[in-house]
Amino acid sequence: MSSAFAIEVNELRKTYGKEQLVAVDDVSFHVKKGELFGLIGPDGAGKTSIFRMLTTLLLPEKGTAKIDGYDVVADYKQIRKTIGYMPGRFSLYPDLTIEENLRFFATVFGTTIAQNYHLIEDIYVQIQPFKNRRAGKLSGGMKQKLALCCALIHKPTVLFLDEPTTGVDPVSRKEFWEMLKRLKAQDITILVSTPYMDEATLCDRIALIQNGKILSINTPQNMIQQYPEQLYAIKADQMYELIKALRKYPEVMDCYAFGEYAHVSFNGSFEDNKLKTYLKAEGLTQIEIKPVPPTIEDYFIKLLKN
Ligand SMILES: Nc1ncnc2c1ncn2[C@@H]1O[C@H](COP(=O)(O)OP(=O)(O)OP(=O)(O)O)[C@@H](O)[C@H]1O
Repeated sequence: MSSAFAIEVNELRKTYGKEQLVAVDDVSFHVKKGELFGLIGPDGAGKTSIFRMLTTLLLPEKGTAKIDGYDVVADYKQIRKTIGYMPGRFSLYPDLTIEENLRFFATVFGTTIAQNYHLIEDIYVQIQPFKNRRAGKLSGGMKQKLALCCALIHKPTVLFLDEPTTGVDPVSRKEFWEMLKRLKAQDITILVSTPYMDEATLCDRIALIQNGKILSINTPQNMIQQYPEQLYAIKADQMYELIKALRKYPEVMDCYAFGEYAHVSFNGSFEDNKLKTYLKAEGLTQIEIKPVPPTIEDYFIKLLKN
């Protein structure tokens, strides 16, 4: 079925249990063919529930979703043949070796490793030296590479990656995103979720999600540009006391801890020297104030506050 979009989600809703906890709250978004689209949000935001509905493993309560023009409810059999899904939690068979896992996934989809090897080659060569090791005995980064190979071996048109880098070391995370870029170049549409805000900038477009609701959809660059105020990073010898003091300062609009700095925005203009004098009077030393560009995380915090 031909459609301009690889993924079309319209007012999708899911509640759980007697309490009717709303996990996915009328979510809508569209992903273009060949796009690398990110669902960015903290734990419990509803990302996994959305993935499970889009991969036909969970029935939506309301709304519709289509993958490559196929409906996730009516055409689930067709969708299962053409998508790749890497769930957040371990999806491999721990007692099978690397090679056995891969062969198993290829066989289930009626293909062979050789047929689509070109798709996984970059990733597979990194774990091939351990091909006889059981999956249960692999490191986090190796498991994640094998899971990606298994999700790719039948050449899916759309790839769903639910928190693929959670619990993975920074070097493997970087490598993983480089692999995603290469897959995108092969015209595979990718929906990826992550709680790591720094990974958001690596997507073509992102949806920021919290409590089952999408707060904003845009390119990461546009989100950063839309940040309305000049942001400052402020540091002193004691972080907790610094934040307390800043929050009392009349011109401070927003103030929160951000790594080793406090990120601060002001109502109108502010005087650097006046603020330093005030902070010193509050007992703080080693004060540093500098303007900084906002990040996606700053934008997200701003949306949550509004
Ligand atoms: N089977 C279930 N029964 C009851 N509540 C559930 C179930 N699955 C998810 N939830 C709840 O729905 C909300 C959304 O969960 P979901 O797993 O979709 O979010 P998430 O963004 O993927 O977070 P995480 O990374 O923690 O899995 C959470 O409050 C969660 O506790």
